[in-house]
Amino acid sequence: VDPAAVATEAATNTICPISGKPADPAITASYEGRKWSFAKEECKAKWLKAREDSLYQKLGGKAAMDAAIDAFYVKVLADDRVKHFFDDVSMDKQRRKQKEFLSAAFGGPLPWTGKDMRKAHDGMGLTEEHFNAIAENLVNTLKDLKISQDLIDQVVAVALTTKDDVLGRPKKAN
Ligand code: HEM
Repeated sequence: VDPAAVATEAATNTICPISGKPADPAITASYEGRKWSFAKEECKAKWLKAREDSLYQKLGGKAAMDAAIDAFYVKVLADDRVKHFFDDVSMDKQRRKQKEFLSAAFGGPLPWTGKDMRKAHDGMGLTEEHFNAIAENLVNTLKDLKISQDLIDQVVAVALTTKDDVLGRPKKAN
């Protein structure tokens, strides 16, 4: 993603995130404290529709993601099956990265700019049991937060798309 197509907290984007053309500073939408600019009204409408349809927004957007991932790592760090993986990890950074990754994966407006999931978990010796433990903690977090089973199923479906990469399994041929 071209950084010029991403609104920051300080400034609006100069490239339209829908068309890739120069953004018109008169065609804007505010979303979670950032001002987004678009090339055309129809781009803005498309972008807003994508926000509305996103799992990210259905879960409650940034505030809900922040709360959920904080609660998720409380569970992970209390779980003997997986907590040792985080012994030498800066949890402030990890929480921030996971918020960014999952927000993007659920259709939030900001792109993920960190490592791909294969590289990020390379050499850790992760197994299916570890993956399932992490997924279970995520599901239980969402249950605690009274998220509907329908949305939890959608979250699990997204999490499963990362499984082969996280576990370092051979890439599937297309
Ligand atoms: C749904 C599955 C998972 C997702 C979406 C996920 C996501 C992420 C992300 C976004 C990062 C940061 C990558 C970066 O630095 O750019 C990361 C790192 C990491 N993940 Fe995962 N992860 C998953 C499963 C697991 C599992 C199963 C474990 C272990 C039980 C695990 C342990 C770790 C550790 C230890 C790091 C590295 C922290 C560091 O050294 O900085 N992850 N993960």
